[in-house]
Amino acid sequence: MSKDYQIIVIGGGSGGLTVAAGAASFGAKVALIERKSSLGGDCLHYGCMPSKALIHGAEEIHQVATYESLSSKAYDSYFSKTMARVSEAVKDVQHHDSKDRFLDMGVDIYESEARFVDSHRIQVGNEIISGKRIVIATGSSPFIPPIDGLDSVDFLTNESVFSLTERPEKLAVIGGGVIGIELSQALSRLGVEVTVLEGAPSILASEDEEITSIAEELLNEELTILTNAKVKQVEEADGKTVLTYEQNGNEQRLEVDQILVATGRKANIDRLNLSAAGVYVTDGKIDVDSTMQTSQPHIYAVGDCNGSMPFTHVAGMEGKIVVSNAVFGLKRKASYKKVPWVVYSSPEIYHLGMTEKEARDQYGDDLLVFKTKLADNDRFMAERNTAGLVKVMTKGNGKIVGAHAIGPGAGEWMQEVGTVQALNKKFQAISNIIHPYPARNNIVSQTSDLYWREKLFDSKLNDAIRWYVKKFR
Ligand SMILES: Cc1cc2nc3c(=O)[nH]c(=O)nc-3n(C[C@H](O)[C@H](O)[C@H](O)COP(=O)(O)OP(=O)(O)OC[C@H]3O[C@@H](n4cnc5c(N)ncnc54)[C@H](O)[C@@H]3O)c2cc1C
Ligand SMILES: NC(=O)c1ccc[n+]([C@@H]2O[C@H](COP(=O)([O-])OP(=O)(O)OC[C@H]3O[C@@H](n4cnc5c(N)ncnc54)[C@H](O)[C@@H]3O)[C@@H](O)[C@H]2O)c1
Repeated sequence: MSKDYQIIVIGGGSGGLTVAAGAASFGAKVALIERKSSLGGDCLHYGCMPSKALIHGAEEIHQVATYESLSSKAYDSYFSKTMARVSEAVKDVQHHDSKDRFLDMGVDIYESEARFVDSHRIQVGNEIISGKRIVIATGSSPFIPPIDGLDSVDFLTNESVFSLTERPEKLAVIGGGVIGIELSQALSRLGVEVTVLEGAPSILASEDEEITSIAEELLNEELTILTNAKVKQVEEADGKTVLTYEQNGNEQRLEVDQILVATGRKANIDRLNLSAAGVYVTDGKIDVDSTMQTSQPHIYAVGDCNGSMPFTHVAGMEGKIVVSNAVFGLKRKASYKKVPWVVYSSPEIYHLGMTEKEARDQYGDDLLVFKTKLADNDRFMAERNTAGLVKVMTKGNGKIVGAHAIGPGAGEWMQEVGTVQALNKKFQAISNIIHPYPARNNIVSQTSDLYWREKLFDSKLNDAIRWYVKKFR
């Protein structure tokens, strides 16, 4: 006899845990299926947490190295110590996602790979359980490109790189997207000689072009970045790994100790037997509508497996929507227009909404672009961190359509723009808020002041004001 649940959640990562906790807190009978022995998913074990712990540790060593040059012996020692701290950080955060916490909430946990038997029943080990509603939250895994010889070498991915205990001297990173760039810079700061091979004309292709070009210039001081570089072949020779790549029509070779592959993600759906459940898939991702429903109205999909936006905060947002829709029968819809993200490079990159190119295509002459260089802000001048930019784009009336920045801590201080946008306020509202001097977010109000300058001082209204002041004051 099968056990019946109101909600079955497949996958115990960021999206799945949000749904399981939310549904259980409202009294639903919930089963959570996770194939790994611990909960938390990619974000906790191979993603956000270890990468941010690594970036922080590497930043500390980088600070030391700006004052005194470090020997390779010192780098070896710092590398091992930093990696040990990374695994301790993951263990600490694991308490938040412990099985006991979910058992205490009344959730039944199955440690097994889930496989659909039909649209309501799921095989978990030797058991079959059934759900009135089912939520798929199985995440994604590294996509491995078909490069000749790659499968014959022991390459790293985000699933193995955090287990390194010894410093590789030379590392090739294939892919200059968010994962490739964050990890390359952190590892290089720990004494690894890193070469990034990016197949496209630039790294971080989703970012605003002006921001990317500043990032590329700054990162090139610490790493070697090769763009338009197509890796053709990988082979082992004399204990080293040799990559053959083509760049601008020339074939070149690069000898390294190890390779890290960071060339995008693929949804974890292969083993779910989705066809038995009648759940449709397009381009390897589960089809969902804006209420997160799949082609089967009682089955939902959240997080990386639906291919919307692969971020933890998006998996969480989608999870909350599913709690409302699956538990309460509402029809809440997801909107991605106001979702910011941060690339945790040094300096950080903040991204909200459209890039300038996208905004120009959409709004043409109605688009206003306000920019402040970090070199024009007292705090960044004082810190001698002047290579960076804030760029906010609005419609003529001040409605924010895009905001981007590159600068130390930009992920924190730029969110002020995201908050104002989310509250449906206009960009110029920031200008009226007093910012403590010289907090870094002064650069945001400084940029907002430009709106008034544009409206008042570069317009016919300015002539009228000047006439009034001359005549009557
Ligand atoms: C290196 C790296 C750094 C990142 N940094 C950030 C960051 O700073 N900020 C950010 O917002 N995002 C970041 N991300 C992205 C973030 O990790 C993902 O977007 C997020 O984990 C997606 O959550 P999810 O619930 O969809 O999937 P996951 O968290 O991966 O959870 C899916 C779970 O489902 C389980 N599962 C899969 N198939 C089955 C099955 N058939 N049966 C049972 N269980 C199954 C898996 O074992 C896993 O535990 C990063 C990713 C990487 C790789
Ligand atoms: N800070 C964050 O929030 C954060 C951090 C890490 C990851 N993530 C999420 O994880 C997702 C995946 O990251 P990612 O970096 O793997 O993917 P990505 O899509 O951002 O970048 C992959 C890069 O690899 C390049 N590439 C693909 N095949 C190649 C090949 N054969 N040779 C050379 N280059 C090749 C692509 O052109 C692209 O630039 C991101 O989109 C992001 O949403 C978020």
